[in-house]
Amino acid sequence: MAEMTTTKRFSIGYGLLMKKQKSFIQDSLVNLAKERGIDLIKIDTDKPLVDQGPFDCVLHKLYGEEWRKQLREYLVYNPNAIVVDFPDAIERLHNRISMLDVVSEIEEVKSDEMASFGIPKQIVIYEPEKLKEAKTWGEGLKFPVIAKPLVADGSAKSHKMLLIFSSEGFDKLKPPTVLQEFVNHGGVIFKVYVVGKYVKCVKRKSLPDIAEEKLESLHGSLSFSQVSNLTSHDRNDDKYYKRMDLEDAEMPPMSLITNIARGLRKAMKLHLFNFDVIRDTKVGNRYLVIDINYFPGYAKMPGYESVLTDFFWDVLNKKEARSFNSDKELMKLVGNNGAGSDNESSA
Ligand SMILES: Nc1ncnc2c1ncn2[C@@H]1O[C@H](COP(=O)(O)OP(=O)(O)OP(=O)(O)O)[C@@H](O)[C@H]1O
Ligand SMILES: O=P(O)(O)O[C@H]1[C@H](OP(=O)(O)O)[C@@H](OP(=O)(O)O)[C@@H](O)[C@@H](O)[C@@H]1OP(=O)(O)O
Ligand SMILES: [Mg+2]
Ligand SMILES: [Mg+2]
Repeated sequence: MAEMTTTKRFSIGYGLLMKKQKSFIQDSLVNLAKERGIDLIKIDTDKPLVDQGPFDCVLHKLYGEEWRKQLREYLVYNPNAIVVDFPDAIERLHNRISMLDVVSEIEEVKSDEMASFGIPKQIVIYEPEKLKEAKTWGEGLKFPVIAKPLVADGSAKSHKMLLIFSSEGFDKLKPPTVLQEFVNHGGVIFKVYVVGKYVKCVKRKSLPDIAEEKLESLHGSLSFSQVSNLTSHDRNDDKYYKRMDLEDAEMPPMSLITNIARGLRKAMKLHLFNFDVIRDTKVGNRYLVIDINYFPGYAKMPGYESVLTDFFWDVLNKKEARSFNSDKELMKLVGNNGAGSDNESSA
């Protein structure tokens, strides 16, 4: 009798908002994954998750207590399923203070590049009225500053920023707000996409530098939103940018970028995120992390299909993140806030 070769197929259930589904779940990704034995299946969020699947892995960018409950229940009945990523771990990115706090937990690895990294000075404001009275505000924070909503939950509101040049600009603040020092960075931002152990750094246009001489004539505030995410059409109207060539901008040292990426991944216990980095023009070799996003727009990454499919394969074959669903992690998801262990193999 001829021997039958049965290769095990895997299934990944995805729970994503419509906008994300449209950009991320492209035929090219679905087909490539299928060829590698992985079926991507949409989760119907109107039905209980436990009644669907079974999935070997649940991939999601959904929030809220109801969804957490669904995941919890799913894991009780499917203890071997893998959740990418745990809601408790993602949560830290929903607050622009806890989001960047993690950067200080990364060990600085000495390299030949002599580059350093950190975050811009920032404070959180709950009562803007007090800012005006205060003789000194923000302990050494200098104008201009960027006001960012404290909450970063993916809503349009959470992306609304205010560039503030003088104290008159405080009138428009909608607390709670983070005031972050604006750092001149040559109008270029580096977006670093992380997919498990994979790291990709790309350049994007950013806000132009503000000359110190010019600052004296600038008052009040200027609002903007998702500058580095604008389409080329939006960019052409030169609302935010000077003419500048992105191609000419020097990339940061890759050793530094991969070190930050690996450090963030371990400290946050997240596998899918990107972070924005700028180079402080004044210092030259100092890099500042200004934003971290969970499950960003990967489809904009060249060859995202194979990068993501490789990642799925590693996760499903337990080559990635052995700590997934360890007892401690499971306890955490179920709501017992014990610290999780990190026994993931090193990259
Ligand atoms: N400290 C800073 N100094 C200079 N420019 C900054 C600073 N912080 C933010 N920017 C500029 O403002 C833009 C938006 O800021 P940020 O990335 O924090 O917002 P976001 O809404 O979370 O963005 P994303 O769409 O990446 O989630 C950045 O891409 C960058 O161009
Ligand atoms: O698709 P989503 O709604 O998740 O939008 C994300 C967007 O991806 P998109 O390109 O698919 O719009 C991301 O763009 P890049 O950093 O990769 O350029 C980034 O702006 C995230 O902050 C957004 O996540 P949010 O913070 O709003 O949840
Ligand atoms: Mg950003
Ligand atoms: Mg962001």
